[in-house]
Amino acid sequence: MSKQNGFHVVTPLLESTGMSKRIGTTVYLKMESSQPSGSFKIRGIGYKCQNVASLNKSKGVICSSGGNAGMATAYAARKLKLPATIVLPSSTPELVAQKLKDQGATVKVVGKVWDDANAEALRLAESEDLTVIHPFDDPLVWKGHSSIVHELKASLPSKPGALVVSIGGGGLFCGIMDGLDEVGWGDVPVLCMETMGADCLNAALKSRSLVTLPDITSKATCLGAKTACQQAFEYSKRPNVISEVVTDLQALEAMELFLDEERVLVELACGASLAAVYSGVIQRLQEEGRLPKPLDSLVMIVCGGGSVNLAQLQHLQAVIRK
Ligand SMILES: COC[C@H](NCc1c(COP(=O)(O)O)cnc(C)c1O)C(=O)O
Repeated sequence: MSKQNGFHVVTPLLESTGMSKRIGTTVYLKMESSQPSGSFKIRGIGYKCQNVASLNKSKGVICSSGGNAGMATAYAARKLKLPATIVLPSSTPELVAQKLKDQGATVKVVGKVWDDANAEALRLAESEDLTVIHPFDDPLVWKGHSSIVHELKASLPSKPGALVVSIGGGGLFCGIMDGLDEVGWGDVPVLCMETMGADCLNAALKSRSLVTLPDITSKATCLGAKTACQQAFEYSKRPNVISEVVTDLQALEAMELFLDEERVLVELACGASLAAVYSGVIQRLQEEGRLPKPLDSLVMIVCGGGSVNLAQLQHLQAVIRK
């Protein structure tokens, strides 16, 4: 991978026969699960880390993460020969800590949810003079993520009918919206998917102001930011943006169907987006007249996630179905 292109790879854009059949139009899968760190995060986090390294003043980077931003930070820092510290909440599956250590990162587990880990990361950044890599609220992170849309523009035969994205703190969403504006697709409907109990953007839209959730009760802990970033809230007010929430069970069922039909294991956070098709959200929005029927096409951002393996899937099946 040449340096100026960052640490991410140009990911496959596959057609899903199963999903296309379900909604009566071509569904394209943008396979960010194929990225070297396991998720789309390496695009924006890698770009941010390269920027930090180019300033040549950093003693090291520190990232608070539900898991995937941390894995992207650890991967990029190793490539840049920068010391990396990742602060995880205790809700992050244990397999993540080992993956981070395998990348040479220092790992600290602090607090119950991402917000607690973030408070500790900010404190450590101050005391140890480290450069903060924010997992979702940074224009450089959004710029890196926007490369997804530029790749779609180069690959798709025409403008997509709609696009589906998962929401944690809203960084992926901001990158997608920046990219759509840049390529002249600013009117494309964008469906923002969250799980119940990690639905900070949907809650903000309902109360017409940013809100902080009382807790994160979804098992999709990689979507577990209690407050969406301001820019995501601003973008979510656009008429072409739709916000929907699914249950953990719907996200799990989507993970299972995707594994069966597309042979790829993704996180519950990604299942939230896949559920837009598998749980009939797209079809309901079409019946309500909020999405055209038929859609010209649908692009599913398969955000991926490295915090999952067979054992973690079996754990989720047990706890969500108990
Ligand atoms: C608390 O966690 C935020 C962030 N995960 C965010 C995330 C998202 C949502 O991205 P965002 O909206 O936060 O930019 C989607 N899909 C996957 C697989 C993710 O890991 C993290 O890893 O620190």
